[in-house]
Amino acid sequence: MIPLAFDFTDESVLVVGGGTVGARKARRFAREARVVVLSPTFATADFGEADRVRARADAELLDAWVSRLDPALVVAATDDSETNDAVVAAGRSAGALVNRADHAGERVFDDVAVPATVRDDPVTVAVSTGGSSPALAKHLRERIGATIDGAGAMADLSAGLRDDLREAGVPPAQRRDAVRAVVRSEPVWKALRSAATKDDQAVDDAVRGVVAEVVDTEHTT
Ligand SMILES: C[C@@]1(CC(=O)O)c2cc3[nH]c(cc4nc(cc5[nH]c(cc(n2)[C@H]1CCC(=O)O)[C@@](C)(CC(=O)O)[C@@H]5CCC(=O)O)C(CC(=O)O)=C4CCC(=O)O)c(CCC(=O)O)c3CC(=O)O
Ligand SMILES: NC(=O)C1=CN([C@@H]2O[C@H](COP(=O)(O)OP(=O)(O)OC[C@H]3O[C@@H](n4cnc5c(N)ncnc54)[C@H](O)[C@@H]3O)[C@@H](O)[C@H]2O)C=CC1
Repeated sequence: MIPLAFDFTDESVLVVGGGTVGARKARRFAREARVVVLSPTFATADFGEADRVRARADAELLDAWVSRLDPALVVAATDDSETNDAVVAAGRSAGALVNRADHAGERVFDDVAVPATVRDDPVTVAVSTGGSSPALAKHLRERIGATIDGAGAMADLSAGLRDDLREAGVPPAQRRDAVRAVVRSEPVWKALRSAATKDDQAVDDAVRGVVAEVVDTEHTT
């Protein structure tokens, strides 16, 4: 398995099965995509912004929804293996990615597995066990979540720094060294974690200190 980051903006996702697993997948993808969940019953669970359509899926209904939505991804999350087979077939024939919730191992979850994900926007960390132990993926996600505090702010800060150094005419090798030094700097992480606002002076000072050690003074004055 090789993880990729997929931008679901302006895409749609069809989830079939409205149990707790269908709800979890729907919630996940509805952060970005238009999501439709097809199911005769729905669990008392959070489906995010997904649209729920009360219907029992069969091959004909699946083809109709797949051609209506043109989904980037189809998720088979019912408790009925034959229905999940039909969902996979409908997704495949439309050229969509397919995720199957009731199989794992030996690559039988079909095209994609959904990893456990922790976010501090714009940073996301995803954990997959190649389908072998979803419970472990979840546990590692919880452990990692506690350690990435400040990563989103660090991503924004280093993106801004990269632009500033480029504008100041700093040569590429020095830019790279400076950005690498900043993301590794404990004083910068510490300042970011205790910063009250985005433009915190202590963060700025810590960054300047690190950059000054790497970049020629002609560019930093
Ligand atoms: C292959 C995959 C396909 C897919 O769904 O994409 C898949 C398949 C299966 N999951 C099963 C069980 C459980 N799944 C979870 C939880 C999660 N499962 C997720 C992903 C995946 N699950 C994909 C592989 C990811 C990887 O590579 O590691 C997570 C990470 C992401 C998400 O779903 O959002 C989410 C954690 C979210 C979080 O971070 O909280 C728990 C834990 C719990 O409930 O507490 C259990 C019970 C414990 C256990 O069994 O491990 C079963 C057996 C069903 C049965 O026995 O009936 C199958 C089918 C099989 O194994 O055959
Ligand atoms: N991938 C994962 O993370 C996990 C996967 N599973 C697997 O996923 C399956 C679903 O799990 P749960 O949501 O807990 O089950 P569940 O039994 O709570 O929900 C199944 C849903 O599928 C719907 N359904 C049944 N036939 C349908 C049809 N023809 N068309 C549309 N919807 C239909 C039901 O109405 C129900 O809403 C389980 O069978 C299990 O094998 C279970 C736990 C975690």
